[in-house]
Amino acid sequence: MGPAVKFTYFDLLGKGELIRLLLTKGGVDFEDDRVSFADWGNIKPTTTFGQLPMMTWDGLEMAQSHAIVRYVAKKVGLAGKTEEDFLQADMILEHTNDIWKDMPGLRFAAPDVKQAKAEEFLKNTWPKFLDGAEKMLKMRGGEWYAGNQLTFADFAMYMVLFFISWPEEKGFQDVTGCDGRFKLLDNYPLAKANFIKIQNIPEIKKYLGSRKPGNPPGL
Ligand SMILES: N[C@@H](CCC(=O)N[C@@H](CS)C(=O)NCC(=O)O)C(=O)O
Repeated sequence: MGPAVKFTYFDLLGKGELIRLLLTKGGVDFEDDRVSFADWGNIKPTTTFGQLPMMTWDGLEMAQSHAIVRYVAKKVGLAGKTEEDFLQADMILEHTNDIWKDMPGLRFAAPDVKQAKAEEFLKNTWPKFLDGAEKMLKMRGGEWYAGNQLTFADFAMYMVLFFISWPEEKGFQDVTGCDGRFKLLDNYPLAKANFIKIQNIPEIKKYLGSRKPGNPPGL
């Protein structure tokens, strides 16, 4: 019997989907508990820090998405083999954290400032982020972000690239002249190949094909 795991988040991808992906790849049979915004007011005071996601793993209650990411990764063998592998993966997780701070602001920018924001993002934020990621891949053998193997770092990068290339991101794509998901990655062949590889992991492919889209979808 596997562990009893309940993962609680809103009906969104957001800060929860990386954890759902790790649980899925790890073969953990978890309860995917989705809290509605209508119920949130009652649930909030019962949570550790007044926020979601939260998870219980065999009765152990935990909060803070990155702490949960690291815990799950260690539990399911996606944290590398050594402390150094883990460090490399953790560097990437924190690298993604930096860009998460900018992405929602771009995606939900008011129409009159969206184009300027997107241009600024594309000129500065995006290359800085992707240059760093591509460099890490190159340094680590070209295939994986950490420890020469699949780790939580690859999934963390996958979520950023998924979010930024979500097809509804029209303002963003108009500015780039992009009509497809991968144009943003054309100067980053290793990052692009890694993204495709994650998508094609059999358990992940199956999950992506049938997962709840989130409400609103893609968020
Ligand atoms: N540092 C926390 C931030 C969690 C967070 O911002 N949660 C948001 C949803 S993504 C939330 O619970 N918002 C509702 C609220 O604050 O009342 C983490 O990474 O878990």
